[in-house]
Amino acid sequence: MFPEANKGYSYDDCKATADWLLAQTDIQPRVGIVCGSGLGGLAEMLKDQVAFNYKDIPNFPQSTVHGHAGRLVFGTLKGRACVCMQGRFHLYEGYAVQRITLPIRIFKLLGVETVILTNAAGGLNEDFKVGDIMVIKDHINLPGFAGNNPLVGPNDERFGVRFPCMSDAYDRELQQLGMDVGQELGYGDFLKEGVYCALGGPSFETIAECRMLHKLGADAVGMSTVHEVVVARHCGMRVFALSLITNQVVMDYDSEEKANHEEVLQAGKQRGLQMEHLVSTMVTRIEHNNSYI
Ligand SMILES: O=P(O)(O)O[C@@H]1C[C@H](O)[C@@H](CO)O1
Ligand code: HPA
Repeated sequence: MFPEANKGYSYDDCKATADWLLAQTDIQPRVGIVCGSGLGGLAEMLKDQVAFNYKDIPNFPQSTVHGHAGRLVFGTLKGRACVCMQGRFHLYEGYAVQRITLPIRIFKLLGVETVILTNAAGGLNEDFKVGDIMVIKDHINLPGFAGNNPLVGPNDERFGVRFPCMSDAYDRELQQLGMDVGQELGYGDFLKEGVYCALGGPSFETIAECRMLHKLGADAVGMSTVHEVVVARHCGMRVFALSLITNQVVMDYDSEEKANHEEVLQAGKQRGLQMEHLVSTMVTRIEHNNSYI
């Protein structure tokens, strides 16, 4: 009935990978981090690192995009046990959506309770500038509208229910914590909140598409994150996510601007340290048992 869905990514496959990883490290992560394009520097902040190249991990896909190193790094961030994906997978790399999100289920089986995701995104909100950091409060899953949802296929109740709720996808307390920490760090001038819309990519959006997404209520557009969030919420992990606004999308036919991946990576270099500082400070404030300090 669902010929491809879940093929090779069953509960037992995920468990085998998680057990393989746990057998090689003493670190039992409670926080899992996924780094967006050009934002993988965060993984370098981890102390007592045990790192695996994706090519060496059973069942793992390979990173194919510049700016995604392709390493899974275990370590501690200011004393807190974490696991960090230095590079994620995208639909446009040709992977099935279930495969893109496999690491999120592995996070769950490693014992992760909170997932923090970052991404690079184009700004649709006219009040946003390049270099703004947006705390994601909600998303629009456009590939999901067309049936490309990672939960398509047989549902394994060991992960979660058949019809998970998504109206609370982004943990409200973590959003508030993110805004508070950002203010404390002096980021108030470039800290925003908003709705992220994911498309399949890899082509950047046309002017008409950007205008449409803006009218639909999206503040930023990208090519990732929402699939990971759906899977993380399905299996009961809390989610916090940040977009770095790396470019302002083109909404005007007179504009000479052209979106490109180099400017995305360049913006990551310019704001990367502050993103890392925000995430690492958040990690120190998140307690293990679904509470905060
Ligand atoms: O992994 P993220 O969502 O940060 O990557 C964004 C979207 C595309 O992969 C790429 C476009 O420059 O950056
Ligand atoms: O403008 C964009 N569109 C889609 N994805 C992106 N990732 C960075 N910038 C963009």
